[in-house]
Amino acid sequence: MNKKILIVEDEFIVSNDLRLILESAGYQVTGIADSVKQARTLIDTNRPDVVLLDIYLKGKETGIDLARWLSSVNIAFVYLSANSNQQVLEAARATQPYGFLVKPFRGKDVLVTLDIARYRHENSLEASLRREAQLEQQLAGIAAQSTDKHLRLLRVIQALQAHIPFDFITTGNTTPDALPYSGETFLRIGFEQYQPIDIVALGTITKLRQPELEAMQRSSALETFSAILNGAAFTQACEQNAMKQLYARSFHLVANLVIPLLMPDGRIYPLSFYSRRADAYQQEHLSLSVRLLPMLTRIIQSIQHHNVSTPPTPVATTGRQKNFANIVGNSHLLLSVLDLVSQVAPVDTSVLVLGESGTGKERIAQSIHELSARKKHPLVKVNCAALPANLIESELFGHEKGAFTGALERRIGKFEQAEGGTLFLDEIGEMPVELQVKLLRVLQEKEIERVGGKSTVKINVRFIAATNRNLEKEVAEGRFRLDLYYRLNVFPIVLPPLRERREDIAPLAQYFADKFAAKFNKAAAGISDKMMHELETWHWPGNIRELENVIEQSVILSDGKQPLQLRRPLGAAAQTTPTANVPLQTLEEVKMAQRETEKAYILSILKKTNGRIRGNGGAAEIMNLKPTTLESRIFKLGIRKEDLQ
Ligand SMILES: Nc1ncnc2c1ncn2[C@@H]1O[C@H](COP(=O)(O)OP(=O)(O)OP(=O)(O)O)[C@@H](O)[C@H]1O
Repeated sequence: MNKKILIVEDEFIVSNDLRLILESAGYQVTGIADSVKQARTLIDTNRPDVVLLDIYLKGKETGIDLARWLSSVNIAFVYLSANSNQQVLEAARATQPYGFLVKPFRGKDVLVTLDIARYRHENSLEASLRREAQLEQQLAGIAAQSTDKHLRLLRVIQALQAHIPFDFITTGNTTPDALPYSGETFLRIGFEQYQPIDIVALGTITKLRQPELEAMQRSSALETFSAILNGAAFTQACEQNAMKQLYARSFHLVANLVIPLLMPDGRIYPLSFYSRRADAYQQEHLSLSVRLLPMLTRIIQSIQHHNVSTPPTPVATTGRQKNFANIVGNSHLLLSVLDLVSQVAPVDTSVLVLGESGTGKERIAQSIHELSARKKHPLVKVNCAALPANLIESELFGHEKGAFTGALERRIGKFEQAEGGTLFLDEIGEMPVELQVKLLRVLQEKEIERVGGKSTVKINVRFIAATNRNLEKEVAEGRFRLDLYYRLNVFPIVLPPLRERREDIAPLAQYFADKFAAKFNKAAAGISDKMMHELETWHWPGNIRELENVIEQSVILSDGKQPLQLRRPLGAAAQTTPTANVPLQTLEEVKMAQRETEKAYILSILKKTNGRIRGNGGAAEIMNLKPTTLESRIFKLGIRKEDLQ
């Protein structure tokens, strides 16, 4: 094996113990340092593959300081710590370590953690190299095209999006005497949808006249230096550049990455990426663009020399995303998630989808599968929370005939059912600890043993896991294995809650309204302004699932002629309907479900008003119905006084 390890630890007993463990397992220990300074000197003379790193060291600098530097030079590191509280885990997590060992540790823990660290490092390196090679290929393809120059520029921008995230981009000028910022500018409005923002559109959005905008352009310097501008640096840059400030204010931008291209005729052609995320741009983005500079310069030059050009046309968006047929929404937070999905889908690594309940984790897992080369093979789902602990093992691994009482036949488990495809492990945080060890082995060795079986079976499966739990907290409290966490966490995707992406509420509500109108055979009459306002201001603790249920109830209770009204105060009770989980087969079943839902809804309001229908605060007023209409419904549904008890 001969992998090189550096130990950075100020307690001699611990470091010596580690050295013995590592050397007897065939690792080469390149040195032991007790301070950051000494560690850097040792790394300069003999670059290790992995650094084992204590957090508290001799000298002023801590292990966390060294970790930041190690990340920038792409060396994998694993923390050694005596403290496993959540605060330490969080501070350490920010530096994106490749593993974490909690003292006191056993020799076996050290070796497994190192193994995982190497795997994760190689995977991330390999994956990013593969992604970069793909991007270069894509750019070369665009350079060879002979289509319209605006279209080609747009394609270059689209190709860059997955690697350098942005919500808004300004590109340089195409004529020698043009003003700074008078090149082509685009606002991202969907997954692969961009709205060109020319001076006329900018005038409409900012309510400024053309001469005013031109004066601002003239006073704003050309961007000649590459820069990462996040947080305070961005604010400062905006104060010195009127156009930057105008863009920031008009499009809610908070970070900027500037890449000036030096064209062969000596002119500067800046690419300026803007984001609504505060810490969007990092050194890795700048490094990538530096590597791409020659290629980008060549493409831009070829685009400029190509004369065929038609002005870009605005694109309309419905909130439905190209490539993501089932995903609705165009908030910048959702778009960033989709960027990650499109990056990771073709690469065969495990993915961990995190997010509150109902945020769409399963949808994301489906998209990853559908955009991968495994799409023709099955996507098998296992809900780890829904299975009793004693069944989950045979459900996953399958069993041989006679493996236990009742095992009358051999049974193929989910791992084998997913052969060639993807296994989606939902609610992974609920998996019993004993089974977590077995899952880890499957992830590492890609083979399983059926319950009661004597031999192993090779499997070819991609894993996607999801949870709404804070796995780091679960690890700290001993309910989730640290080694499994690191193995799964190779590529985390975090889904933001609906309350943080309010722009998605309207398109989602509209989508569900149309979907349920079709399901219940009603005309789609839209959503009333009042209801939409309430939907947009609610905090959605149950996220998209809660929104879906609210709309389903409203559609069931609507007459299909008037726009939808909110028929129940938001959050009044669990927003579930009898139809939520059961597929309805016949018209009769639909009618019955409607009746039951309506009855439950009216009862819940009547209980609140103590049975009062009329007058201020009465049930009719709350439900926005005429009292006589409500009375006749109560009669038809057979609601009695006793039902209110
Ligand atoms: N972007 C979206 N566009 C349209 N529908 C969506 C979107 N996201 C989620 N949904 C729908 O919302 C509901 C909840 O989504 P999903 O089951 O994927 O959430 P989840 O995060 O996996 O929930 P849980 O943690 O409870 O398992 C589903 O009916 C899903 O189809």
